[in-house]
Amino acid sequence: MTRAKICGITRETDLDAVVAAGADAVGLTAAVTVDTPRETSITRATDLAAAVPPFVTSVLVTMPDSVDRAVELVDRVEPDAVQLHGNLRPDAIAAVRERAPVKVIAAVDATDSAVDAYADAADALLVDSVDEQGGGGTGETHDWERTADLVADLQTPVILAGGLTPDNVAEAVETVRPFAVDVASGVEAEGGVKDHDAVRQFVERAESAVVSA
Ligand SMILES: O=C(O)c1ccccc1N[C@@H]1O[C@H](COP(=O)(O)O)[C@@H](O)[C@H]1O
Repeated sequence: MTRAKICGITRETDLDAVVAAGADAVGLTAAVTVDTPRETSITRATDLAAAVPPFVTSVLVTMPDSVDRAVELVDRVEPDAVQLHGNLRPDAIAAVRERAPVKVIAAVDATDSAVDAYADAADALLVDSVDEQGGGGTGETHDWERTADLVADLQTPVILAGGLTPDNVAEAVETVRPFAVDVASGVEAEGGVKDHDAVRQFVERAESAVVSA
């Protein structure tokens, strides 16, 4: 079964809906260097992370400019995992993994040539369609066949992100066969506010998509 993460939660009511829908992970976006309606304050991300129930993974999605800052953010928010976007190189990702008491997800653009190094450095690789500043949440899909090759080649779990919606997630899972899928803008009623029906459909279709042997 393919796991589902719903990213960019800013409100308790959306957190409750995401948990009720059966999502495996919840993304809280804080301290990012791009302008996004899904960003929350560090305090709010901390409160939301504390409200995530057992057996659901809270993920801090952030864009630190150094290893120290990444570790500081993890210490403050206390998530179960941290998803790092931006300019940290693979050796910095490895250093965060060593120092922070959480699983580390490296977010990379689908066309990044250093993808193998990131996969070695992190606990999981999130393959996204990132913007020029390294941010996600673009609502753009990428070449799924290329990401399918990565999934086949790498030992590290691959999370597929970028432009996923309830309408395309089953096809995405069938094509790429990722460990998990991740969505932010594709299940929103408006920027930063989740559409609860879309969340339910996304999780159900991701988890029930058929992955042939
Ligand atoms: O959601 C954002 O705005 C964001 C900002 C900065 C870094 C990461 C961000 N989101 C991540 O990007 C993926 C894909 O987003 P989308 O589904 O294409 O809108 C999302 O799942 C988040 O992990």
